[in-house]
Amino acid sequence: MKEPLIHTQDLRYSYGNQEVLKGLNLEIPKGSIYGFLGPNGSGKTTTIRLLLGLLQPKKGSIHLFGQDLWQHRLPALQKVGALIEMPSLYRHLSGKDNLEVMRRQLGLEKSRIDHVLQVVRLSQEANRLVKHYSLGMCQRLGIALALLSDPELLILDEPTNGLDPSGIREMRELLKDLNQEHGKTIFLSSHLLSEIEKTVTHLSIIHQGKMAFEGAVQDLAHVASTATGVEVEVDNVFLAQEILQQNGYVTTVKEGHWVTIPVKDKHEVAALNHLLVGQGIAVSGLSYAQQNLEDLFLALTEKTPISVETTASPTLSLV
Ligand SMILES: Nc1ncnc2c1ncn2[C@@H]1O[C@H](COP(=O)(O)OP(=O)(O)OP(=O)(O)O)[C@@H](O)[C@H]1O
Repeated sequence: MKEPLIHTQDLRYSYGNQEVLKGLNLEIPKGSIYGFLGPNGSGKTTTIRLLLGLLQPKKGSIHLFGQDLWQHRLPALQKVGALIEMPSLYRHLSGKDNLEVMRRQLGLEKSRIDHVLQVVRLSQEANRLVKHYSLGMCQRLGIALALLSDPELLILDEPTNGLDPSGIREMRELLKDLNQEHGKTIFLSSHLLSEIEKTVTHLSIIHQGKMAFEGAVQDLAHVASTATGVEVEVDNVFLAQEILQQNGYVTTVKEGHWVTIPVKDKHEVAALNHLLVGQGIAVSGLSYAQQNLEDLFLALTEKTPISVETTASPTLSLV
């Protein structure tokens, strides 16, 4: 794997006696849209503040672009654009003037303003006062401000928070565009899987300061399916159940000729198929039972016991 753009090892942070992060290991691949998910209060904003050098870790390390953040803070952070929750905007100024203030502070070329307005699709609204902007437009202006210096990496804290469904859709399209057309690696946090599952390529789930899952989106989908087991269509349900139960499997008859069996991994699927066929049962259908990703997310973050084991990658630990 290429050097990740963000790499943390055993990252820990406490506010007083309250330990909020308990050893986070994050790897954000270059070119990804990486979703950092967790319920309210799980430590997402604290992690983002640490990644931006706004807080200093009590223990562990943070590498940005392959370099230790605290030893190379300035050069590392020059390649990062960030938006933490609500952007700080001058509401009595237009969107364009807000960008102009920042452009002068950073000493950038004037042409950057029209460019970023176009990227976030605010060119038409550039001269309107920000106090007349919708929440979605304010968020997009916040991203435009983060993009002014043309950073390689964008770190966004809950960019869809409070947006209505059309605002969420616009944000989703903007993030994909920034990633695919403009080459930005994006790290974004959210407490709602449903808001970002269609956008991200990778994700991790943080729960009580620890990582509950890290991997590609399809890995979570795979975990979601193996979490509930396989459904097998057989010619003789009663005999199939008897054979499976005698061999230690827990079975449920779903409907018609389908039996559901919890499984650990794909090897177990092959083994139970072999077992049934070997005992003369005709297996005419076999598929993973679908669990919705949102249910799995809740199971991972609400301590609902589901027993899943995966192979080496992705990382999944159920608490
Ligand atoms: N400045 C602070 N002083 C003391 N405790 C804090 C401070 N900031 C956050 N916390 C506590 O640390 C924990 C994690 O907070 P954090 O804001 O990082 O979580 P979060 O996942 O971003 O939550 P949310 O989705 O609600 O923004 C919470 O229990 C919170 O109350």
